[in-house]
Amino acid sequence: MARLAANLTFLFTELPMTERFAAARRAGFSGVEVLFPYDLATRELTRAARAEGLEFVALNTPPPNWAGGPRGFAAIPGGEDRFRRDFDRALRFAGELGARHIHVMAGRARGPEARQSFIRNLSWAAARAPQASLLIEPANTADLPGYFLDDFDLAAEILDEIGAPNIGLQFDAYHAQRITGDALACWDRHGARARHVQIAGVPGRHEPAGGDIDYPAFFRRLAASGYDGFVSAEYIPATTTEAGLGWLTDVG
Ligand SMILES: O=C(O)[C@@H](O)C(=O)CO
Ligand SMILES: [Mg+2]
Repeated sequence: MARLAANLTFLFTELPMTERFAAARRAGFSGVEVLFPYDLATRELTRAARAEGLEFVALNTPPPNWAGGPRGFAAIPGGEDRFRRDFDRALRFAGELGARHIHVMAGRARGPEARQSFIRNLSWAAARAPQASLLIEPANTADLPGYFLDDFDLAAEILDEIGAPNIGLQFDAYHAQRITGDALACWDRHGARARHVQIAGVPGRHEPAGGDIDYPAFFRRLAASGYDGFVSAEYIPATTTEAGLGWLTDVG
């Protein structure tokens, strides 16, 4: 059974951030992630995670105003200085939080120059932080318009071209389904590169149950392929977080 993490940017938002940790623990999660913790006090977050025995699994490199805006700079030609400053900030936060992964966000860009910038920036980051685990995540452009990394085959090509041992795939089954139409087949093709998995229902990005993705089958597929990382619940609760937690029983 995969270890489950709660994305606290999406779940338990009925509560203040530091109280979401205890709620996640009560619900049965053993890890947490926060997309952009840059306007929060790492000491309080670390204390809350430790108090509940939760692993801090992942955070993202910052968007322009630390807590929101277009997603990332890694693929923006000419954005190298900003990318490097932001990456160092993410590295510092990840260190303070004890985060297992840093998701390096590509940003909105297109074309061969963007591809080269992404590869150059990721290569720099991989060498800058050889002990860190870095992730890239293909995302569907209906949710993230213009996002550079919108294709799993492109992500695989880029990972191969960089060839760094400390960069892998953040496999978000919701995006996989929206991009390819078949999240399970996409896992069969690309799951070997995954270091972190996220889940949500399609359509709607609500609870991972009863939609276009057969999640019990997806979890069986993860187990059969030997995936031993976290699976993070990154969905928008249809009503309240607590009311929607029944899916935990279906995949357990
Ligand atoms: O899938 C998503 O939206 C997130 O995992 C993310 O990192 C984009 O901010
Ligand atoms: Mg995701």
